[in-house]
Amino acid sequence: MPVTITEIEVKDIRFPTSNYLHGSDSMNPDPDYSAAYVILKTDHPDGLEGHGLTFTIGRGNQLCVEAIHALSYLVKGKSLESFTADMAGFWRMITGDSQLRWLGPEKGVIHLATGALVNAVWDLYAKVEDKPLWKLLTDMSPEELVSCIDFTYITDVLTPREAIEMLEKREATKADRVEQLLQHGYPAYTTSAGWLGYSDDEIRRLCREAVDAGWQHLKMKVGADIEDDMKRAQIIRQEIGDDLKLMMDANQKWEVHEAIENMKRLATFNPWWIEEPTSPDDILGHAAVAKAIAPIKVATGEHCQNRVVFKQLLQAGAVDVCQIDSCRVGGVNEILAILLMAAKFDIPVCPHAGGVGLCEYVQHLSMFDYIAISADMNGRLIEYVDHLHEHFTDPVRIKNGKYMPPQQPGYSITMKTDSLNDYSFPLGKVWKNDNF
Ligand SMILES: C[C@H](O)[C@@H](O)[C@@H](O)[C@H](O)C(=O)O
Ligand SMILES: [Mg+2]
Repeated sequence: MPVTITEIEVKDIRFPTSNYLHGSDSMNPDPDYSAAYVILKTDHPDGLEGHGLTFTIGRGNQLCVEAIHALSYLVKGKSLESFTADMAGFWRMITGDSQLRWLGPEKGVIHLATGALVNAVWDLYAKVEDKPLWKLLTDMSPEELVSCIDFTYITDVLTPREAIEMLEKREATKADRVEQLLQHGYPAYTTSAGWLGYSDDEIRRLCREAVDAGWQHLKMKVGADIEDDMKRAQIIRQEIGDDLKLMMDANQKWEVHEAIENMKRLATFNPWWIEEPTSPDDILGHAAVAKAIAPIKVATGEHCQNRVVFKQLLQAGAVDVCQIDSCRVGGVNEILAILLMAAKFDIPVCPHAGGVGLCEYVQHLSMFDYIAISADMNGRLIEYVDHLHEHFTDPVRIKNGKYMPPQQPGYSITMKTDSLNDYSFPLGKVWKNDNF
């Protein structure tokens, strides 16, 4: 029986994380972790729903909600099977509406909204197949996977044939890697100790807790004031010692020359990577930074607009660590293209997850990457932030600093009904009496 998407609900969900400065960085001093949240209601006999969200940080959430409303006519009343029979066609249909495409193409608010909707369709697909998303992808043949990808504008670096060959190479050993993951999980790093708004004492306490909890890799925020960055890096190194890996994230704050000069100073603290040293659109700027500060790596991607920009970052040698974001690009289909391109350039993928729901999402992507594409966990980590997991029905499970594979069907992004009600903006109980 085909499953028809009968109704689409869109919700503006916001968490007042800025009250505690969780998530704060040099560019975003007061983020309220937010989700433009979509529910695809269906006529499935078990009442299955597809859930998806796109992550934003407060006031902009309203625009994403409106953009999801605008796109929803492309999905409403259609059957899931009509999409899954031709996933690349589905993607082109969603991103190709000529009037909405004008807002992008494939970037900004309209693409963030696309991510929520496309991910909700994948969540529904996985729930109907009764598999977690990583397993749904793992069980697809190379041809099936490649048929999900829109290769428009990337065939100069990756053709469908090449993609099939890459996937075929991994087929025979996939089951071993599934076993490995089920037993040991996927390595992670924590950002939770390093938010910019935290006091020195709080940083010390959180670093100690992170070390005690067994974390081997920590990320700190930099970029507001270099003297302050030097001081905090020193505090962190004092607490975590010399052996643990320390990553730094400038959240786009610097000019290219500043990034180079500042990283020459911060090099004293042996950073493993510098993330978003400058504008996310400045491909050649990133390449210049990467060249000047090697062997410190350059990481970027959380604000990278689409597969075309990822392609150029890779072509230009501008990125040593590829940070896919499950919402910034338009959902699973485009992520598959980026994972394959990164593998072709032998660049490790360490997804961005500093936000609400991103950890829940990206664990599926990294696990699939390991099983079917990269077959390698060296130098690859999933970001972890210790906030808001309690709002999800199937939250991430971390054991010994590693993500354990999700077991429930879907994309792990379904939020609890109470949370959806309480954090609805502006009338949910958490916001109702606020003078925002
Ligand atoms: C506003 C957010 O917390 C960002 O600071 C966060 O996504 C960050 O860039 C990260 O890498 O996790
Ligand atoms: Mg970042």
